[in-house]
Amino acid sequence: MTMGCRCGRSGSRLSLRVPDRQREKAHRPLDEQVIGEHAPGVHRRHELSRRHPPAERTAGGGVRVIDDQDRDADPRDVPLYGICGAQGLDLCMGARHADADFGVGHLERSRLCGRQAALIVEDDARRSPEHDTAHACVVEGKQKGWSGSGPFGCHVDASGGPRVQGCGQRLGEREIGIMSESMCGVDGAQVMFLDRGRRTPSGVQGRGELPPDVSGFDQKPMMQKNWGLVCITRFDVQTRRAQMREGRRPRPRRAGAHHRSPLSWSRSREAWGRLGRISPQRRRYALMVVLIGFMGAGKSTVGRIVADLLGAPFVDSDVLIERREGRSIREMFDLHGEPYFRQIERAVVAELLEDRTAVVALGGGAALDPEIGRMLSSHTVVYLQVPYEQAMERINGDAFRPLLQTSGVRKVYERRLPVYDALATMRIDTDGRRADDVAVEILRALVPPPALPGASSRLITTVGGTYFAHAGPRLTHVASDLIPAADTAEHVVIISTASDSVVTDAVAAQFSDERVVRVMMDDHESSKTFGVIARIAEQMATRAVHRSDIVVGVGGEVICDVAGLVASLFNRGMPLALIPTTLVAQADSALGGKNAISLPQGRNLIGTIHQPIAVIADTAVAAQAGQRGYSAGLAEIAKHALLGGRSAVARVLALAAGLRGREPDAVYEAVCASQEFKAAIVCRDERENGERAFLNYGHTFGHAIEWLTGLDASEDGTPVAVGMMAAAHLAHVQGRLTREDVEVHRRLLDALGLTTRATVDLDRLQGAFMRDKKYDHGVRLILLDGIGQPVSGRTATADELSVALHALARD
Ligand SMILES: Nc1ncnc2c1ncn2[C@@H]1O[C@H](COP(=O)(O)OP(=O)(O)O)[C@@H](O)[C@H]1O
Ligand SMILES: O=C(O)C1=C[C@@H](OP(=O)(O)O)[C@@H](O)[C@H](O)C1
Ligand SMILES: [Mg+2]
Repeated sequence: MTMGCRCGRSGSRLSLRVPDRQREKAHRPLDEQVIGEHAPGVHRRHELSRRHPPAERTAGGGVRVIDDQDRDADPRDVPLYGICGAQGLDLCMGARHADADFGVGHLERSRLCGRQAALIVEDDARRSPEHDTAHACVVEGKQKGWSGSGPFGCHVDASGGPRVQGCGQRLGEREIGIMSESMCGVDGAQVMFLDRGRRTPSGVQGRGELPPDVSGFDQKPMMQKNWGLVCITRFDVQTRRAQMREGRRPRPRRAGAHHRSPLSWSRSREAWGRLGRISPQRRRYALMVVLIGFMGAGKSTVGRIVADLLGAPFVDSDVLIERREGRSIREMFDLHGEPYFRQIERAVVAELLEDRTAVVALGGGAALDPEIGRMLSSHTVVYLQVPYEQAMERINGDAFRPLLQTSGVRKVYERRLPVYDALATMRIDTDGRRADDVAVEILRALVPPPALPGASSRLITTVGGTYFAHAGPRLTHVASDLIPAADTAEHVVIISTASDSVVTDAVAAQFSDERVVRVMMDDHESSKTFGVIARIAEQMATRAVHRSDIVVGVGGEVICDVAGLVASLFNRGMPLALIPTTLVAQADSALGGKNAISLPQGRNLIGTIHQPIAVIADTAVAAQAGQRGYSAGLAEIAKHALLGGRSAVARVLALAAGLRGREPDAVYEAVCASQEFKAAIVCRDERENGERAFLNYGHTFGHAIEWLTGLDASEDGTPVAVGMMAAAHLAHVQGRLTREDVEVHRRLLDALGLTTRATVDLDRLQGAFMRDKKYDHGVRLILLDGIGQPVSGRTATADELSVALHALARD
């Protein structure tokens, strides 16, 4: 009988038996196999874009919906929506500017809209998947009203997208804003109203844990006066500060209100302390980072991103001053003159610089005050350098920066530079750089990786959290040191499997017995079920596991998947640390926050993206003889190299003999290279709206082959290796790849001992393709236009596939 797929190892053809169960599945009629529905998130986005088509809104009163049209992606996968009204405003930016493409992409696009107001809704589960929150922001351009000193993130609840859209409609053509009482149920939220005459928030603010009550506000008149925005900030500085003063660790923020930085409070304190400028008394509580520099250096913008990445509060001294005074800085200058403003500034900043954990952006002139200068000596002071011309370009015409209205601004600039320089503990050149790039550099300096002999760490800065991925031999034995806040968690839930008992025991031994909740499961695809999730969750509930406890997954891809999903669901989300024990999990799957369980109809259909607080890859464990997931790991290492480019391929080729022999050094090098490559992509595109999809290279073919053969791609590298070869042949057929580059694939995979040939039946392959998550009126493939040049969403005709499969079987 003809089998769906016949695979051969390294050229020598070897027939694989298809297990009966799998053969049965492969032979089932297509309509039984196909899953008709989109994932919920996709569906919702689809609905949003259908409800608000661009043309309709434009015709209906000067409001435009902008979406990501210039991306390659399917519009249904576009998570962002901008609504531009005809209010004469001109700048919008992502609420999550930590997400670089988002912020800057929309910044550009909003400029295209001309002088219009903008509202961006991010249909988003980035920060708190369990709430499926949306973020929105409105930032006005520099010529009018609010300066572009950074977006004001709003938290909206699960129905945030549509609701915000609704508000937009209600506001009509002349007003902008978001008004929704439902936004106010956020823990420690502040609600601020912005009016168009001011650049800063004014109005009510929430107090501590109490949801602010906005019902007393007559929203309508404000709207008529063009009051614009309800903004909920994520931090309650007062509350946290008070707690710290009392020597208490601030209560962890509620999941869903905003993300909790996996770097954790205590760990960043240590790291910040290492910078050496914080006096011993202050070091106990104060973790203050102060940004200084000239106007337009990006203090407000970058400071907010740094705070976000650290999970620390952010305070902009100008905002605080304006809030206290109830008027804009411009008004203070106009009515009372600069000396009056400086006096207020000194008092407010001096108070601000007292003990607290915060990232603080000072106004450009504040650091010049001698008293403030003295206070700065006990903090980490980051000087953002900017060339004069660039600063002027960034803030050109901002009516709310009064100094710009005066002459001799360049002289002021020149006079101030030496003062900034003298106060700085860290100097960052912002010339020509993106704000998020600057922020990440600051973060890297603030939170240096731990010193781990023979090991290394990569800082991952995703929207869902900032954390280290560590790799190195024997890291298992120092796991508790590498898991932030492990010392303070009441329970450590270790989810593991029998075959990794040695590693699990080594991890568990680092915590006292009464804190450890051990959960065992099979590290096998068949364990990725709701039943297993329920069983683990019940065990955790029985032991009264709380949100501030930690889930630790110790095992291969399946364990990491299940532990990740449990951690993202239990208590609506709790900290997760992953200790991957297999090569495939270390080099690939444990990084990036994806988790999933499967349904009988298809693999990984139920899952979330929940970033861990640490990934600890003990490469000696993955390299052990007999340890599972090894060839699957080699396939992913090869994939990263082919996506990365020729030098990455050369590096893996150089390691290939060592990798085949499971030499610890080679495994370590390869895991580091893979983590490095994947981390960079995940940081730029956490939710797979763009380039993260490239990481599926070879997987669409691979999953189909897996389905047809019954092989398990989390154990065996064959499906993905053959999948990449198939993709390479297809790319050659389509004129994307040269024959030589197809040979690069084969040489690399051969060198790693992976399979490069297979006989695959076209009809069955196409049937299996329909199960792919990216399927959309036809299979959507990641192909290469050259080594290191991936493209996504490519289709293939039956003829092209047929020729490619022929080559896959023969060449
Ligand atoms: N690195 C950067 N590159 C380009 N524009 C930036 C950068 N940093 C900030 N900006 C923009 O420059 C303007 C001024 O930034 P802001 O953060 O208010 O500076 P500051 O607080 O130092 O005066 C804003 O419109 C902001 O979006
Ligand atoms: O340089 C200055 O003297 C000022 C800078 C402004 O802050 P930014 O530096 O954030 O623009 C603000 O404090 C005020 O307009 C005065
Ligand atoms: Mg500022």
